[in-house]
Amino acid sequence: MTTKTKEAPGARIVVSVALEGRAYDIHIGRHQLCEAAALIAAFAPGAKAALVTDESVAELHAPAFETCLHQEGIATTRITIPPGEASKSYAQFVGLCDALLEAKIERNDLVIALGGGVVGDLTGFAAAVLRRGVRFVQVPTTLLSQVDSSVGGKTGINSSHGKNLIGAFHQPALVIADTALLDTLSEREFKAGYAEVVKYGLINDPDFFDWCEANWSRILAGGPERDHAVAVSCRAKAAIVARDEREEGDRALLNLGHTFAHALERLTGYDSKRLVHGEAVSIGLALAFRFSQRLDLCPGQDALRVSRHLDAVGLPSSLQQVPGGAGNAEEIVSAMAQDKKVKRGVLTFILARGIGKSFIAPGVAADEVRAFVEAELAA
Ligand SMILES: NC(=O)c1ccc[n+]([C@@H]2O[C@H](COP(=O)([O-])OP(=O)(O)OC[C@H]3O[C@@H](n4cnc5c(N)ncnc54)[C@H](O)[C@@H]3O)[C@@H](O)[C@H]2O)c1
Ligand SMILES: O=C(O)C(=O)C[C@@H](O)[C@H](O)[C@H](O)COP(=O)(O)O
Ligand SMILES: [Zn+2]
Repeated sequence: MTTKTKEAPGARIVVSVALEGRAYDIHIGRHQLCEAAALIAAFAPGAKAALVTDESVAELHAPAFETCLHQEGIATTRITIPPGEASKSYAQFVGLCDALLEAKIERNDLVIALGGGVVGDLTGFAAAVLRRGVRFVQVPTTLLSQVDSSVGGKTGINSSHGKNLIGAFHQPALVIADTALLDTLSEREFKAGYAEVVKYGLINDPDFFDWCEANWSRILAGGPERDHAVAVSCRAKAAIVARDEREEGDRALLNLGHTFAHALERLTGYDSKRLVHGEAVSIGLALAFRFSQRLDLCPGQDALRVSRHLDAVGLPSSLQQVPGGAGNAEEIVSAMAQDKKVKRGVLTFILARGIGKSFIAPGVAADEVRAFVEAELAA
């Protein structure tokens, strides 16, 4: 059981993603940027690198990392994008590809994403298509990106039609999760990332959910529990990705809460000031459990326990908490029509028979969802 795995305090934890021919390691620990640079130099001798980051992370963390890379003989070109979800756009994608070409990044060179999930998803997508594929390294700097987006190779951008609709699977060659970088993260962004941590417990690890309930404040405070939470999350994601890289089956479980979340992100215009991905996921998790309860699949006490935990952490758990409003039921259900799990026009949801008992439910009628959303909006 994942929660029983013990790590030596302060030691670096290595989690492997076992993909044949493209296996890679996730290194988790504090203050390891210079070790990371040495690892990069070892697997890409003689390569130069483009370091893609956003304006906020550039100011806080890029210079120290660049110094480490230069000490290892890796020449770098820094490329900076504006922070926030709006940067997962066609315009930023084109600008990034041009900047990578301007930097003459060749097939044997490296693209390094230093930032949160926005930087990682955009950079990974550019790396997937540049010269038909260059190697990229993820150096995630938010809790969300350390526990989720830097692992598994989903890359892409948003469209006015929906979230992450343009993208590619492109696995990183290495992931460096330096948990000391999280010390500068805002409380709002930290809590948003925590929603994806809790998700792993809700999918298939009830012991981990129990542990999260007991330890969430220590995770936020930055004790050894933080590294443990990152490690458990990465192990859980790595295991699912290794058995279903392209989401032909089980990987869809990682989408728990996301059918609602992505609709809300689209309806709030991908405006990070209103709603960030992790907050949308938090609402989506609570809704997925209440929807499961309404369908007589999940005990009410489990659905209540999920919402209560999110509330205790200070995360949103209802449509009423979407700043500026979530839209009406029709708008919310219409926004779901472009979900990537839709088959022959019919919705697939990730539902739950209880905490840690999530499952893939194809063939969910839009009318059922609409009636549920109407009830939620009226509550
Ligand atoms: N590819 C995947 O598998 C996957 C998984 C989950 C989420 N995602 C995507 O990830 C994105 C969300 O990622 P996110 O939550 O990391 O958001 P983000 O990348 O927008 O980062 C959040 C904010 O924190 C700032 N920031 C980043 N690191 C910091 C640090 N160390 N100190 C201070 N500030 C810092 C950023 O500048 C930004 O303003 C969404 O687009 C979502 O769709 C992808
Ligand atoms: O890695 C996955 O698979 C996930 O579903 C993880 C999610 O947390 C993440 O938000 C992902 O980007 C959603 O994928 P999508 O295919 O629904 O866009
Ligand atoms: Zn997500």
